[in-house]
Amino acid sequence: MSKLKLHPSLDSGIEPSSANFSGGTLQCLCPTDKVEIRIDAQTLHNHACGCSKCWKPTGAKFAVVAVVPRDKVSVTANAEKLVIVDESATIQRHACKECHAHMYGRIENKDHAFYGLDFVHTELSPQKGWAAPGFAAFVSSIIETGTPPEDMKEIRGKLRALGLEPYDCLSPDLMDALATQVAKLNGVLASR
Ligand SMILES: N[C@@H](CCC(=O)N[C@@H](CS)C(=O)NCC(=O)O)C(=O)O
Ligand SMILES: [Zn+2]
Ligand SMILES: [Zn+2]
Repeated sequence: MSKLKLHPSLDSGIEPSSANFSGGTLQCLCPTDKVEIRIDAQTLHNHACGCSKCWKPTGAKFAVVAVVPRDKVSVTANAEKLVIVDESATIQRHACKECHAHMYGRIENKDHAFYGLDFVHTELSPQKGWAAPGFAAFVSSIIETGTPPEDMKEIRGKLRALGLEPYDCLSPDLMDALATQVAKLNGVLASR
């Protein structure tokens, strides 16, 4: 049996989504005075992300990150502990400055295809029933943070065995959405 760990919520079997699930809370990892976020909706497009910018729990090779409309996200406790990890990034990741967990990521550029959607890690929630991950993105990027390239075949095999098709950027649907937005901004595709 391989000892390769992907992420705690993948390694022990993926929890299924619950029908009619309508949201819950996220809590940071601090033992006290936790930052708390309320999400008033089910999440969408949950996926594993291997990029170096998304927050991964200790020892994990991948992040697991979903989106939810930004108007469904509110900070309900200890907001003063939140800091933006990288102000210059497209996704402004708001993290707890003490435990470093990313609580929500927000796109402020109104021209971006994903404007209006916040990025969240539902493993930080005590509730069960959030959208299950459906694919793996930025898989080759885990090499950038130290995964030996020779492990990639096994890692892609593990992801496929979990039903998570591995992509080296986003899934085709999401890449099409990004490109469609660029085509509209360039004027080569009519805005609908
Ligand atoms: N290979 C790069 C990829 C980074 C990347 O492009 N991440 C994607 C997926 S989260 C993205 O949309 N980033 C925008 C951002 O981080 O603001 C890395 O690992 O750092
Ligand atoms: Zn914290
Ligand atoms: Zn990422």
